[in-house]
Order: sequence, then C-alpha cells, then structure tokens
Amino acid sequence: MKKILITGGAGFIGSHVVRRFVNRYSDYHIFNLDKLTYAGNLANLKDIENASNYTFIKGDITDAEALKVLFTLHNFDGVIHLAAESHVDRSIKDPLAFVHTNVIGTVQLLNAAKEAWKDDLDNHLFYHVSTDEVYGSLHNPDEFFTEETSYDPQSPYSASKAASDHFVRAYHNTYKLPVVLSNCSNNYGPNHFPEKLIPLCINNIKNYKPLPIYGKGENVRDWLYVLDHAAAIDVVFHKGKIGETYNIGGFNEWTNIDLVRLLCRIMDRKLNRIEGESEKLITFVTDRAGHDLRYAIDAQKIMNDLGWKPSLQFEEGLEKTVDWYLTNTEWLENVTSGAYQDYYTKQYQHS
Ligand SMILES: Cc1cn([C@H]2C[C@H](O)[C@@H](COP(=O)(O)OP(=O)(O)O[C@H]3O[C@H](CO)[C@@H](O)[C@H](O)[C@H]3O)O2)c(=O)[nH]c1=O
Repeated sequence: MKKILITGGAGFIGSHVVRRFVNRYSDYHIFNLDKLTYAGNLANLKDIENASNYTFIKGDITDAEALKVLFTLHNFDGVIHLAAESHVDRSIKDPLAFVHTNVIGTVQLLNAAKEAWKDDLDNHLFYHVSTDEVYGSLHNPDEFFTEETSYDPQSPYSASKAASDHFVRAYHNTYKLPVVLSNCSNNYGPNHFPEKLIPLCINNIKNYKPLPIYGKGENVRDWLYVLDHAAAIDVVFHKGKIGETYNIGGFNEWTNIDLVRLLCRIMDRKLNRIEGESEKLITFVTDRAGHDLRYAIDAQKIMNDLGWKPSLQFEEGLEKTVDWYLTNTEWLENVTSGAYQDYYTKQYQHS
C-alpha cells in the first residue's frame, strides 16, 4: 500500500483532493496533515473521516521535528503539498505570516522529504500545488500565462508562493529530489471560506449585505471548479513528468463585476427574489493595494500531454456552488463564526 502525505487537506482545495484520493485509491493510505487554521476544518471531510485508508494528523509544516517524526514513522511514498496561507488581502496586512507558512513551511517539508528519501529518491515524489499569481499581472488581452512565463509576483502572497516554487525547483536541481509543480487559476465551489469573492458574495446576497467590489470591478480572473482542479492534481501526481510544471485553468475569464452580476441573477432566481434585487447590493469600494489586473492561464500543456480538461461549464458550476451554500447553512454559519475552529482545535489540542 502506498502512503501519501497531503498537507493542508482540511482546507478548501485540499479537502477535495483528500476525498478524491481516499475514495478512488483503496491501495493508498492518505495522511492528511493540517494545522486547522481559520480556513481549514474537518467538517469538510466528515463523509470520509472513518475510511480505513485515511488518517488525520494535526500538525504544522513549519515544525521540523514533528515532520521528521512523521516521515520516519510513516515512510511516505509521496507528498502532495497544498498547505498555505492563501488570501491576498490578509497577506497585505501580515506578510510575515505568509513567509512563515508558505516559504519556511515548504522548505521544512522539502528538508524532511530529502532526508527521509535520500537513499531511494527515484521511488518518491514531491508535488507542490501552486498558483497562477506567481506570474504577475497581464495587461494585454492576447497574453496568457504559459509554463515559460517569467515569474513576476506582485503581492506578498504571490511573492511567498513564487519563493516556495523556486525552493521546490532548487531542491530538484541541487539534491535531485523528484518534484512536480502545478500553477492553477482561481478556484470556486463547495467549502470555500467566505472571505474569497464568490462565497463572500453568496453569503452577503443571502443576508442582504453589501457586495464589496474593489475599484471598478474590471479586474479579470480565470475561474475553475474546485473538483476539476482536484482531478487535474490527480493527473499531475500520477502522470506528470519529474521536474515539470503544469498550468491549470478553465479558459474561463470574467471581470469581477460581470461575475458578481451573474451571481446576483442566479441568487435572485434561487431565493425567489425580484430580478435585479440582489444587484442593488453591489458597492464599489477602495481598490486592493497593488491589485493585479488580469490572470489568464494557457492550460494547453496539461490538456495535450496529460489528457486533462475541465468538466463543467461556469454557469453550471456556479449553480452547483450556490445550491451547496444554500443547503449547507450550518457549515457557513460555523466557519463564519469560528465555531468549527474552536471545536476542532479543542478536539485535537493534545494530539
Ligand atoms: C474578497 C474580494 C475580492 N475582490 C476581487 C479581488 C480579485 O480581483 C477577485 C478575486 O479575489 P479573491 O477571491 O480574493 O481571489 P484572488 O485574489 O484572485 O486570489 C485567489 O486566486 C488565486 C489563484 O489565481 C489563489 O492562488 C489565491 O489563493 C486565491 O485567493 O475579486 C473584490 O472585488 N471584493 C472582495 O471583497
């Protein structure tokens, strides 16, 4: 049985990856290492928590000693590294927290893998899951990020992810650690913490609260349904070439204002509101400092070389997402109030 360590598996993208691997690969044992910060909680994984091929470990990737013990104890065959601080606005307020988790945490994890695997590098894999934000901001509508695009991170968040990508490649180059990387566009779907644009707006529309649009709402993002990202991660982990990077995206660009208007129309229909009622909540607010104008991914490489493609149209994915949030009201209340974090932190404080 292969033993796979997934870091950040209680978070938004991580929980979908953990579920997919636990359900699809009965010959793998999945170890989910997560610190259970505000953005990660085990309610995201209730349905698989008792699976015989799944183990949760509360822990911090910056803790070198704990990592050493874990790698010695479990002899992992592979690592899928998703644990990260992920919110750009938080990184603007507290850059060091992002350096700590995203840079130091990644280097600690690389060290642990390098040390544990040093006598048998070939039979292991370190997969770093990263972001398209490392490439910076596009201004020309004909341009796309490819795997050859130079790094040009603009926010403390993207700078920290760029640094962690560079460390992963440096460990491959210097120590021959077998690595693979992917850089994905904006994800959306169930279990997304309601600080990010889509779940924030769903929550606010539901509660008749203002929808804060930074600047004029003209910034463009490429959106991908989170389960499609999880499927891409599966493909990269199993078929990706060592040392390579794969860009993952939906070829699905939206200005923020058009996206929020679409969301308002869907919510009006689902909540039996008069058409146009939710749009009245749109409020233009001060722009994010250093706000990247446009991200656009060219995902040809993963499509052509590994045979992955997104499965859902955006409208269909948004409908599913809205339905999930309107059904899972308890989840939304508990993450917003911090109740899950209190509950799970207490439950695991002595582990
Ligand atoms: C929270 C919020 C965001 N926005 C804008 C800022 C962005 O242009 C867009 C999406 O914002 P966010 O949902 O924060 O996501 P963004 O900054 O693009 O970054 C996301 O996408 C990245 C991938 O591109 C991930 O690496 C990040 O972890 C993830 O947070 O909406 C608003 O206009 N109002 C808001 O209240």
